Amino acid sequence: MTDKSAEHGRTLPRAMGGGAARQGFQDGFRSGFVCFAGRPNVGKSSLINALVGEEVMITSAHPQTTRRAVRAIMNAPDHQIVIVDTPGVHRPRTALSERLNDTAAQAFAEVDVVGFCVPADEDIGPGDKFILEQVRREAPKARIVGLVTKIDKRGRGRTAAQLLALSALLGPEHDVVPVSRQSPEQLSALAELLVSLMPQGPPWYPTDQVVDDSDEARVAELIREAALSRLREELPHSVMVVVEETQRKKDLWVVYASVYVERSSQKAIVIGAKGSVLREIGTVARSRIEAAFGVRAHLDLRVKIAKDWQRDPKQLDRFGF
Ligand SMILES: Nc1nc2c(ncn2[C@@H]2O[C@H](COP(=O)(O)OP(=O)(O)OP(=O)(O)O)[C@@H](O)[C@H]2O)c(=O)[nH]1
Repeated sequence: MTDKSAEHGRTLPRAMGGGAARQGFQDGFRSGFVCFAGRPNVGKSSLINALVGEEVMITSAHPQTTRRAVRAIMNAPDHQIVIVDTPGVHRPRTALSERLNDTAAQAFAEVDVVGFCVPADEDIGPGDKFILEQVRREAPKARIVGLVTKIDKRGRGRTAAQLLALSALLGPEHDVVPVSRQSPEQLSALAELLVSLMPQGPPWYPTDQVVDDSDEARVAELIREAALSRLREELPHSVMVVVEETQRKKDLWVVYASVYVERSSQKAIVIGAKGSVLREIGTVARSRIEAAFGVRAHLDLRVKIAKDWQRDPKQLDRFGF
């Protein structure tokens, strides 16, 4: 999927032919990599979607749903910022959590800036400090910027107190900014700050690309997002979606996908009485796929069992982790 660049010591996107296309850009162009770090559910994926202006990442009210290091790309005439969404730091309880931690560590190693996120509506605690130490260890060269997220959930006084607390945690040399995905002004202030911290250099990706992921992987994530919005408690973590095949029929895109769960009791829940839950998941997923790709879509969803897949290295290999 990627080429190694000895020149930059960085994993180059395949789309750029290993960097050969990084030529012919004007002086002063800035480009680089950003990662957002923080506890589960602080709003990292939502922030990326808001910055890029497209639903490139799935989001969910369930914590720890991000499983892939997807790169979202912000393009402008004078800059390109590649934002790497990471699975976050998991307690390594299963083979899956260990692999997700490896994915996050690889992503941190190559970024120029880390946006360290804490939500406005929760006190800073040991969990945040643990993640900050990890960021400092795994991204020693990156500049750390503090972000207080979801500030629409709290009043000004509380936001100001959280900004001060975050600044005290990071140290006075670090910028600290408030953001809400609902505030275009704050999002553009954050984007401006990120651009100012990017190194000068040509873009890493074609400047019309917004995400570095295959269509099949994005579709699988949109189906998983639809399933997460309908399922509760532990079940979301057991769900894995694989797109088996897609066919174009004139203006219709037919998608055959498997929804994997770990046990037969879970299969019954995902299907629901007379297939009602699976039908709902399919309806939501179809509308999201149609909105994301601008096509008409037909979904053929099958629920299958991959027994205890989160703990099984062979199945994790098969699912591409
Ligand atoms: N009110 C408010 N809610 C937000 C905001 N950003 C995110 N949320 C909500 O917070 C929840 C978590 O958002 P995500 O973007 O999935 O968080 P994440 O940090 O990527 O979560 P992980 O999957 O654990 O990595 C979702 O229910 C979002 O709708 C915001 O700016 N304001």
